[in-house]
Amino acid sequence: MTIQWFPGHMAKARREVTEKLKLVDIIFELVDARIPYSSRNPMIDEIIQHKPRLVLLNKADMADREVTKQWIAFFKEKGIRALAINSQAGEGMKEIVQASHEILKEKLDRLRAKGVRPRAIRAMIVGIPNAGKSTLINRLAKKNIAKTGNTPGVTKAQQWIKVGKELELLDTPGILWPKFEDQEVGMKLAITGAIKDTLLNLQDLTVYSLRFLEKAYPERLKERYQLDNLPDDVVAIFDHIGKLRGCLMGGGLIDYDKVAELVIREIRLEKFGPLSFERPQDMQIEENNV
Ligand SMILES: Nc1nc2c(ncn2[C@@H]2O[C@H](COP(=O)(O)OP(=O)(O)OP(=O)(O)O)[C@@H](O)[C@H]2O)c(=O)[nH]1
Repeated sequence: MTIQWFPGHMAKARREVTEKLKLVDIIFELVDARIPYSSRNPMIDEIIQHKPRLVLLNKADMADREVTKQWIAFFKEKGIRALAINSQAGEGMKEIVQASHEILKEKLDRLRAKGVRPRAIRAMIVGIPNAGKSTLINRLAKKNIAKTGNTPGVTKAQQWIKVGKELELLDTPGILWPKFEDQEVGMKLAITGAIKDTLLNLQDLTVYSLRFLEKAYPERLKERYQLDNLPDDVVAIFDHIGKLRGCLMGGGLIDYDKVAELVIREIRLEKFGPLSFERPQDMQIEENNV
């Protein structure tokens, strides 16, 4: 889905999430495990206020396992529970239900102490486009989509998906915008497919990606393109890949657009293995935005 994020559109998205907040006990904040900082909405704390939340690091199968562990520890330090999941394969689904109960334990215990038999926990998913919201909903839903009538306070009828006996999930996720003002964040969103790369210059994206691989995964880069060492000049890497893979124009000149397409395609096809494009220690994360 391509969304043009105009100010009016952002305000509408925010309003929709705020309205639905009243209906749920917990928010599942879905982010891309490869870019847990860049794939968060910049105003998420302000929007969801003090509503309990579970951060879901989705697409964990495509991310560096060790780095994902560091992110989970990072969130834990901030008092936020985070889980690594793979919605496509359905990994981590039971853990979501379990963690939700643990996060809401005090509230549920209080209700029990008052003699109220707790109902199923109600949750909604929020995340930026392409985070995997529909995939996760379908995974959790199996065939358990339950229609409930009009819910007071909201104009549209909400449908709840039953996930086992103890969790109900709102069938429509909250779609929020990413932090796209920042150039580097934009690069990471493009390389992971969260925004269309037609919005960026493909050669710039490739320069960014090669520099990133050089720094974070030099051995994988050398191995993939048979490089004995990594030249300082990124153009020399383009030239080398162009010659190696036959990305040439007439007269034997390197076709840089073809090299760019090839590198980006190979990153997306996981030819370099699972990659994490950001680590918690590299991020300058404002305290109040986590
Ligand atoms: N490898 C992998 N791919 C995933 C995972 N979850 C989702 N995807 C893929 O990511 C892409 C986006 O998933 P969607 O479920 O459409 O994302 P969405 O957040 O609903 O997207 P919008 O409708 O744009 O808001 C699809 O190609 C999914 O197959 C995952 O855990 N692992």
